[in-house]
Amino acid sequence: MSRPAKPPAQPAAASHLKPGLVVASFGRHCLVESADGERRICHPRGKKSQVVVGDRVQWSASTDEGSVERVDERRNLFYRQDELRTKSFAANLDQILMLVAADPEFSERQLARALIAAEAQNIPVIVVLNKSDLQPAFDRSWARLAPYRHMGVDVMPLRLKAATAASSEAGVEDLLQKLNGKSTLILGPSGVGKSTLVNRLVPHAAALTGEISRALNSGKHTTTSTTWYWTDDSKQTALIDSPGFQEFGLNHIEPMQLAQLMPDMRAALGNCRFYNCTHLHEPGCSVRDQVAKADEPPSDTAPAIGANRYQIYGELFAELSDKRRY
Ligand SMILES: Nc1nc2c(ncn2[C@@H]2O[C@H](COP(=O)(O)OP(=O)(O)OP(=O)(O)O)[C@@H](O)[C@H]2O)c(=O)[nH]1
Ligand SMILES: [Zn+2]
Repeated sequence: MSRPAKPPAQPAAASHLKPGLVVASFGRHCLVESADGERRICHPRGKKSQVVVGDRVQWSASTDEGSVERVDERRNLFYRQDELRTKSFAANLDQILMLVAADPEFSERQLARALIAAEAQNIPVIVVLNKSDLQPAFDRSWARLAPYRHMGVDVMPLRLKAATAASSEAGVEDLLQKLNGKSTLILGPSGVGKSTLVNRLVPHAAALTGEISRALNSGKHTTTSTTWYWTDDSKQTALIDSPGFQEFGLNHIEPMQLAQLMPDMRAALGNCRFYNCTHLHEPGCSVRDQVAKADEPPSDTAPAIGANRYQIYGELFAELSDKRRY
């Protein structure tokens, strides 16, 4: 997979097009896997056709490299958007695995943002809380996730490493069942065990990453690219590992759309006095009636909308409204 100078692009006849899957991308080039498993570096043709991992593409060969001629229609595209740019994670996902841990303590704001972006694309999310060996941090984090269990999010405990020699991994089998036959994007802040998980489920992941780095010839930078891994030889189950991120921008979401994208808020919609209720200050608001008092701790039997969740809604609403003023 060496990279000789790129030959001038030749438009290819449709008969030369071959289907492929984008399994890694970096900058303007990507790695495309064909049905027979062969992988080759491809360059997108034209400026507009930005490809992302998970894209099904039609490509044509040119010497030992190729060019992506067409991107098939996407089932979904998971992305975030801040003031400056839109950053795509991956396309055509069956689900997202949001990995958090007992330690470092997770940010509920980041979690809520990722869930909203996923909801906007209709992609189910599994929240996995790792490091169940760390007590009392684990129980505390598990309790903080109560509002999410309550609103129907799948929340699973996990232990990838044992703190003591006496305990062993736990929850891996249950997780494997959820992943089986699906394409799952793994998201998570730094330090939660993302690489431990990928290496546990894809034993040859490290070698593959090295191979991809060499192929894309971008040295150290390729560690920040997104990679598609098959966990099985029959290529039915895939994990997509993505680089960490600082902020999850939701600038692509309209503020008036927010409540619809938060299942606990959504369940309370429909009975507000004003049809264009923002649920922030209006009288006769059916959402505000359902908001827990700030001093109530989250629990599995708490009122429909937790105080933290409502606060996150209010902050996001203000943030997204602000963006639209200029
Ligand atoms: N106690 C405990 N530690 C764990 C568990 N799983 C992973 N770790 C440890 O957590 C630390 C972070 O794990 P990584 O897999 O490197 O985390 P990461 O999410 O890839 O983090 P970055 O490399 O910063 O992106 C490592 O020291 C792991 O050994 C667990 O279940 N329990
Ligand atoms: Zn309302």
